[in-house]
Amino acid sequence: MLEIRSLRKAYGDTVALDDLSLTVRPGEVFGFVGQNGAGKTTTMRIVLGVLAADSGEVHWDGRPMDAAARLRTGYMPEERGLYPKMRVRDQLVYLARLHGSSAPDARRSTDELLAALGLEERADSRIEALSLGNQQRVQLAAALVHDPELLVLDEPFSGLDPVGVDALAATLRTRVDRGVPVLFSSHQLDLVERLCDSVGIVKAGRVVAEGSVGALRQQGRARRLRVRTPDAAWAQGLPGVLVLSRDGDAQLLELADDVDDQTVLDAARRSGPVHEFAPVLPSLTELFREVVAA
Ligand SMILES: Nc1ncnc2c1ncn2[C@@H]1O[C@H](COP(=O)(O)OP(=O)(O)OP(=O)(O)O)[C@@H](O)[C@H]1O
Repeated sequence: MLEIRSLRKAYGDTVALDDLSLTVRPGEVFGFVGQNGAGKTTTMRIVLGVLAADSGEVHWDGRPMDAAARLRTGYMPEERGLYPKMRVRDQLVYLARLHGSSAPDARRSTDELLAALGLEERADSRIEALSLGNQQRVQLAAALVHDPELLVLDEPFSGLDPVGVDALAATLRTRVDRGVPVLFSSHQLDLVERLCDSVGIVKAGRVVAEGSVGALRQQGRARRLRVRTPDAAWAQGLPGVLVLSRDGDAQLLELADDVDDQTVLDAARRSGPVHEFAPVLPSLTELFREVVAA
């Protein structure tokens, strides 16, 4: 289990982290989201010891994270870091060895990852000759090649096409199923919603919302209703009710804060039969906007 407790970090007058805490459990994929400059990269760098916190602690398996634990962590840094002139397979074997893998393990793991990430044909290419998306795949392979116990990935999906996203997600899933916790940052909230067990929304260096995507959506303001009635005219001009869209006999309505949904139901029923009347939970993107704007 990765526990990040009360991290604080300032760069001169800029407070990057302001009492940031979060926990990633075994076999959990934790999506770390927040606006540009919210503090995600700073947190990850502190976890990996690239940067020192002003105060606070990072614990792995109940003990302060040390150099040995960091060697068993897979890290994909924001600034990426491959040797452009080196060939893909040589690079991965080298990095695995650097993290303590035996030569046979390094070669086996490299070949497995090249196959899983669709890179077999590029195994003997120099990194600099690869497309950005393929460099990104190699970067992920580099984070995984020493069979780490923990994964910390800074925007691993940026720049990947949908096939690349699926390959990466499936490869991560094999590690998660073995109990590896994954902390990753992303601005692609649809992906975060699809892939993560838990999400932490960070704002100005603090986690302001945390939980499973389902639980967070339940907590959000469900002020939208999907209503199906044969006659749609009843919703027009209803005080505090905005018709967002209409599709056949279905309407998507948004209610002002002070409008009781039962009043809306009464109005719908007065128009005739009501075939559907359901709250629509906010998406993670809507929730993000709500939380970040608050
Ligand atoms: N080396 C640095 N020197 C000065 N300020 C920095 C430095 N690195 C980060 N900051 C500041 O710290 C804050 C947090 O930055 P950080 O890179 O952690 O955010 P982020 O959430 O990863 O953003 P993004 O989504 O844009 O990658 C920002 O205000 C940023 O400008």
